[in-house]
Amino acid sequence: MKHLAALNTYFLKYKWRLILGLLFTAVSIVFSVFQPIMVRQIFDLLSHNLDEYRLLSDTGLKGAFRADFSRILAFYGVSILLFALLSGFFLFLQRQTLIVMSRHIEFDLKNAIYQHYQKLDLNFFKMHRTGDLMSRITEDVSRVRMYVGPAIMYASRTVFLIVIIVYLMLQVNPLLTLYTLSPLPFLALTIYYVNTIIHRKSEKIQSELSNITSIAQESYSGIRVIKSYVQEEASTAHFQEASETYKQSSISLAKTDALFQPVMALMIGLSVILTIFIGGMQVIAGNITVGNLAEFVIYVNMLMFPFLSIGMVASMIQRAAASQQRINEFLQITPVIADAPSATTASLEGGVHLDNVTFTYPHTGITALKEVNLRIAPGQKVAVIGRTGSGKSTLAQLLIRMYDPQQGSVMLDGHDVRNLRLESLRSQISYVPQDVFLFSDSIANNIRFGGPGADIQLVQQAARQASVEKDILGFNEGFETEIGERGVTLSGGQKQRISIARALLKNPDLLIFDDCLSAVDARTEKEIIGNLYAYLKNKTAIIITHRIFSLFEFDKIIVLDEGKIVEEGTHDELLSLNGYYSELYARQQSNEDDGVTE
Ligand SMILES: Nc1ncnc2c1ncn2[C@@H]1O[C@H](COP(=O)(O)OP(=O)(O)OP(=O)(O)O)[C@@H](O)[C@H]1O
Repeated sequence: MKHLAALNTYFLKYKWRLILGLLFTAVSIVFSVFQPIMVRQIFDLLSHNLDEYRLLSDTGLKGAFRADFSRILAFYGVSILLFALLSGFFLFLQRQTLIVMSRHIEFDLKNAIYQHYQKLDLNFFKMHRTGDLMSRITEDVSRVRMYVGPAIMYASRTVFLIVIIVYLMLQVNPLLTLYTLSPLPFLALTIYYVNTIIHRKSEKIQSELSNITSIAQESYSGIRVIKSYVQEEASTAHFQEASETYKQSSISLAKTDALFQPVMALMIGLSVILTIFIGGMQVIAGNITVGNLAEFVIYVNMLMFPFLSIGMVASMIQRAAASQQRINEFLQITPVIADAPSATTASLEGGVHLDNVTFTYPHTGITALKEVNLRIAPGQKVAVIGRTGSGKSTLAQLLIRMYDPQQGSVMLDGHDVRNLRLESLRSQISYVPQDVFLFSDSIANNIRFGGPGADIQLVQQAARQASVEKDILGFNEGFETEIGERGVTLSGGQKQRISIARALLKNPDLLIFDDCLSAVDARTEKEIIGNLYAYLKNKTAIIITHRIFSLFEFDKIIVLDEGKIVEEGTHDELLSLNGYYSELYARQQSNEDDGVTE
């Protein structure tokens, strides 16, 4: 329960809706209890006057009596209808305030979680599965909404109704009240118990359903592999197996569900029978009137739903507390990579200095960089080469401060990156990641991500510089072509070049290209390098690569091996070292002579 306290700020924010909602609930209930009171009056009127009526011998008097009585009945009928309408109207207002409030809180909570996700660092995303992040922002928020909306609504109705009705019942006959109410707590407990079983089964079904969904999703995305390995049957069998489990669980839930209604009807029936039996005895003993008995039967019926809802509300609150606990767990995580209180903004020119940097990935313990020292002057072009896993991408990650090194410091133009505001730092660096990511949007908007609001000429220019313009114009809708699930399928090389165009559009003084030409053919590669040469004229560029770009004159090439800089110098200097670089160069040259490109 203590986890739900986090929601109090929202109740405070929407206090007027909450107060009004509770007020409407009370008014609606007050109007609803007039009905049994009036029914009692009619019954009493009837039973008191029936004997007198029978004794009347004069037909004229009898007729006048009947006419009077009809008028009274009509008055009661209209009054009951009026009170029912008023009660219904306030019930409508109650839902309009409390349920609407819950939708507002749901909206705020979802946005708060999403905003928090945006602030968290990469390490957090590495440690939590996407499905987990998704379920906290969707399913968990929905369960919490059941507490801030329906649970509060039902609970307040229950409390008001029970207080008012029990008070009215006690006024009539305390003993009958006791007997009538005695089965109701059992009813609440049974509902709570059955609800818990239903909930457990529904949870199981939910996770089986998401399993089926991910099996189907994976088989759609991997359809080419499935077909080429002739695994259609195996894939179908796998799906069928998951569907069978889901079917069995659903049948089991249907059985429990089927039991729910009859058990409820039985409990309600028992209460009514008990009321009529004990109430009838009390009428005979002269303790209560026939009207009181009719009034009690209506009270019992009116109390049924509130008692039922005790069980429902209890399990709703329990589920909401568990969900809010999961949400709080994430909301309480503070990002390790965040602006220091003293962080400043600075205009960067592209000077880079790594001073004795050692970095170990926190969740795996892999030391990816060891005592790295590196100086790059503004405007220099530097290549970073090395075997796979040698730490090249990690170097890039530290420059844009996705992680902080455990030892040493990363400095840009003399500023330690930890002292710069993240927004200031990242907005002045273009980083083209190794694993390209494009949004399900138009090509133009994907490029524009590097410069929101840029006009189409600038977008086209960036595409031209990244040698992808011709490809884009080849699509029917050109730059407005949609990409993603329902759009065109781009080749790996096209995706890489669009991602380069995005980085070029940003137009900063420091650019980092992380192995982003790996899927591009040799001719296009030459073209892009030619364009980049002109584009990067006064900019600092760090190009991480597996291949040696002989066309590009680098000011410095560094070779990383197992997280250490093992070679550093110009192309000619490195060739004369006869180390990894010259070996790679020789291998590449002979491949090119054989017509093979790596
Ligand atoms: N996010 C991560 N979490 C944990 N370990 C990582 C992570 N990224 C990389 N590593 C590890 O750090 C080491 C260096 O990886 P890095 O990606 O920097 O190498 P790389 O030289 O860029 O490799 P490649 O050329 O294959 O891209 C590797 O051992 C890798 O397994």
